[in-house]
Amino acid sequence: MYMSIWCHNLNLSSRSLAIALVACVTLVYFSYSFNACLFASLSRTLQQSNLRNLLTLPQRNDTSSSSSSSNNADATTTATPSTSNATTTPPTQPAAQPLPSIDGAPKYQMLRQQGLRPSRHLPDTLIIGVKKSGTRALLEFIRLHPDVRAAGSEVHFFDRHYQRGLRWYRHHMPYTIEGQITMEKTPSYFVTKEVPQRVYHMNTATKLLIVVRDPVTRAISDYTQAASKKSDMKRFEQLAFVNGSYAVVDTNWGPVKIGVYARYLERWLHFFPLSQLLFISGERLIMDPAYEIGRVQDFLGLKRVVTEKHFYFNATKGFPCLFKSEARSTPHCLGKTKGRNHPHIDANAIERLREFYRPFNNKFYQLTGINFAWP
Ligand SMILES: Nc1ncnc2c1ncn2[C@@H]1O[C@H](COP(=O)(O)OS(=O)(=O)O)[C@@H](OP(=O)(O)O)[C@H]1O
Repeated sequence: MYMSIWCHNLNLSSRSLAIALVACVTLVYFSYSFNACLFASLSRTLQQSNLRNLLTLPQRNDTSSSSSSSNNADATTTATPSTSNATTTPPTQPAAQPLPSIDGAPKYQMLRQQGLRPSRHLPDTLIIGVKKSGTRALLEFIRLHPDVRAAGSEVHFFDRHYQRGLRWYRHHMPYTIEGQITMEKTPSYFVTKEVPQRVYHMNTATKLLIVVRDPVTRAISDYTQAASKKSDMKRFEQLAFVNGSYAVVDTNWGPVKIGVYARYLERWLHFFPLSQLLFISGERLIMDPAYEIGRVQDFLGLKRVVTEKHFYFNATKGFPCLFKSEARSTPHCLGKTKGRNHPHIDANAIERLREFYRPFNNKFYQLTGINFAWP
């Protein structure tokens, strides 16, 4: 009898013990999960703020805001453009800090850890031209902005590689995180007939940046580049005119033809409203880069992060250069192929070309609503 009561009590107490044990384990489990969540969330917040600083390369004190981004998904990782050394030291400059690698694996590892999943997107913005007007300078300057990521080299998708498809194009774009603009520049897009329609089909909202320069100096620049690759090149004057006199301009010669901007612009305006195009003066980009970059940032809906503090004028090169960029943390200018010495061209030939371009320039001013005041 006593034995049975004892056994019964024992049963009861071991059941209570078991219940207590289960309750304890549950409590410990929930408390652990809660703390783990709290810790993860705190560490994510901390990492995100670190990341923002990491991406604000040129000026760590500046905060950046984002703007439009594309509704597509395509892109590549391309090499950053070559840059040459500055030939003179800038007057005053902020201390050069070593910069983190933008495309380096650790950064993307860090992004993924935060669940930010950087991905490649089709460009929201294209620099479509005009060749030899300062397109490289524009790209290098605007990509100082932490919310702009650009393909380093010209992708030539819409003119040469269109058959490869948008997937191919997307894989040539850089990785971006939410809020960053993807940009690409290929100057031949402006003059290639099929390109406006192709860009329109990719994204009707694509923003288009066009750098333009006095078509006569542009033609000489184009010629200078071609001559640098061909030692037996004829003189500019022989190529720009038909039959050796200055009477008839050779409008079939590429360097001359490209300068008839109005003709090409009309094709773009069949597909895009003027409000989606921004014209940048190549001359002013040299004289006052901060001003032009300010306009570009406004147009793209970006905070004005890139300012005069980023530039210095290199007297030896005769061009604005950068204190630091995405590619380099020390002062530097664009490469040797940018800002070449032009050959001497007969003044009469220049005058004749100016006369030739005048009506086309006027038409261009009329279409854009901007008087570039080319001579
Ligand atoms: N900051 C700075 N540094 C060097 N060069 C500068 C700069 N800003 C504008 N430019 C002018 O850019 C001209 C080259 O134009 P592009 O970059 O459009 O050339 S290309 O079409 O990509 O080959 C280049 O033409 P050239 O002077 O004939 O070499 C320059 O006049």
